[in-house]
Amino acid sequence: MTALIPRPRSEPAPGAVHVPGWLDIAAQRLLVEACRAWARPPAGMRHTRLPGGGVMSVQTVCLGWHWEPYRYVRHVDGQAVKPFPRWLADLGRRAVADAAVADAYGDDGGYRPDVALVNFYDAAAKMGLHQDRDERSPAPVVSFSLGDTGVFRLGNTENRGRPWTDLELESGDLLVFGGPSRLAYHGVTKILPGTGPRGIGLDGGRLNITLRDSGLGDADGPPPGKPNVR
Ligand SMILES: O=C(O)CCC(=O)C(=O)O
Ligand SMILES: [Fe+2]
Repeated sequence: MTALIPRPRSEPAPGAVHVPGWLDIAAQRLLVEACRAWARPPAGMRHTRLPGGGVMSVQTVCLGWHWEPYRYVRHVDGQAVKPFPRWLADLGRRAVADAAVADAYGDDGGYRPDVALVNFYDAAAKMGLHQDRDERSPAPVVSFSLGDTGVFRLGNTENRGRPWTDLELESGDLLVFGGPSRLAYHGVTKILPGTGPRGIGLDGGRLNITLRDSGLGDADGPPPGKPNVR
């Protein structure tokens, strides 16, 4: 929704920067269109099955590397993962530069994301608190939100308990978490249905795109990581 009162940029924790409305409506529309194409089979959008038997309520499609809990692999259901486009890496680099988290973690100009997780949340979907820790690089995670507002819980790096900060991530918002917040627990506690803007091509629900640097280079895939329950 268009804010009557502009929401200020904030740093909810050291190394975590929230820039409201970073993507304009035209950029949001292009991203929604791209997500729609990525969602199609083969290697399209699906509910991720967890090793414990659970199924995530969000639906996910990955680019570059497929996140198969809890490791990155090149194939999903026997199909090659869709490529991670160069323009998305460029957008990620601009995001990191604009968020100016550079001082918190190092050299922003060198941000080279090679993985994206694209999540779709319907009105009932959530994501439990977890760390993004299957990457081998300490580079920041860049997150773009589209459609309905999601309540994003940014916790601490120690455990799933307090302290945490709840942020409303609206359509077009950028969140970068790097440096001391790179391994912060985080999740999405609820979606606020009907809050997304018109004109971006998404009738309901929320899309979130996170960019990461796997740190894997051209490797074929690492051994399974330690379970990290979502
Ligand atoms: O939807 C979000 O804002 C967060 C997504 C997330 O944490 C993830 O994909 O690991
Ligand atoms: Fe995450």
